[in-house]
Amino acid sequence: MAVINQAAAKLRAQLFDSDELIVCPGVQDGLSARVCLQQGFKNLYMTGAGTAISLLGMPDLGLTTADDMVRQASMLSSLDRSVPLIADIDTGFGGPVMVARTVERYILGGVAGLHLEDQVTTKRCGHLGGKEMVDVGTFVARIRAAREARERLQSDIVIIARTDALQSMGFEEAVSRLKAAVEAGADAAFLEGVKDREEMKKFTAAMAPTPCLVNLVPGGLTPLVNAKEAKELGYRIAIWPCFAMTHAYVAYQKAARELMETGAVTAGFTEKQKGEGEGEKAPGGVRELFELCGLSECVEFDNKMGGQTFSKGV
Ligand SMILES: C[C@](O)(C(=O)O)[C@H](CC(=O)O)C(=O)O
Repeated sequence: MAVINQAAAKLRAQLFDSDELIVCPGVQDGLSARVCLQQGFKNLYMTGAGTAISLLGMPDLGLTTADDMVRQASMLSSLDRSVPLIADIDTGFGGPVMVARTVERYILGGVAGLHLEDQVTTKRCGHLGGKEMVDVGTFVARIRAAREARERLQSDIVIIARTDALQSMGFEEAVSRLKAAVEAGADAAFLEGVKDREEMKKFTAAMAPTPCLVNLVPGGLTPLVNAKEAKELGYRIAIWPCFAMTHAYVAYQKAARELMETGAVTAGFTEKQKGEGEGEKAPGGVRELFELCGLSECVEFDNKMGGQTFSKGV
């Protein structure tokens, strides 16, 4: 089996040959992914919202292009090919031809799973107001195009259908859209913006036996249940988009404010080994970040290949 397909097969097996909850921390760039891999997560989730923020410095308003998303998803998939990545593919970026093309590019980039939604292409974060939907036929055509791309490349990529219809069209219509998507080839279902535990339970029961995904957005519409509770509510996949990015934002602010106000950066680095608070690790210097990102492995690889790049040390 081609290496790019292994992660997809692994994700598919987790989904259909076990009943474990697939826990996916949201990552949006190399650093966030490296940290989650370091912590031992077995799966990752590429957040489109986080990608818009970190790559473009823009809100989640459908501004990332297919190229932006393909590049980021492929990079994230490449960091550890044994760890499946589920990636946001938004609306698929156009009609069926474009959706199929983008899905193929995700597959070739090594992405293991994706979620494809029914918002209009000028979409927005599912937890914002005023969302507009395409009609169900257009949504089903998107899913069918994704399935066709999967078949063309004989891939195991997991297709997760997402509907944003709950807020404007109600529960029944949202579930019926997801059922139509499953009929058209989706493997799993994602009801965006579900608002309480009762609705969560009702949703997973209504979709059974199709596996369901829950989206746990900080400050969003959905209660932030923990992994154990998500499983008890009947979910099989849980994603936490932007979960650490909100903390990173505060940390950036703090350091930037210090530099702005004092003209210096004093927050403990490793040479000082001073934590910021109880049980908190002092931030390491840039070398620690390079190590996180594979500095030693790069040096070792160069040596092993007979390269001279690091013969004077690094
Ligand atoms: C899941 C989502 O599509 C994402 O991009 O991560 C977003 C999350 C967010 O905006 O924080 C969404 O729910 O629309």
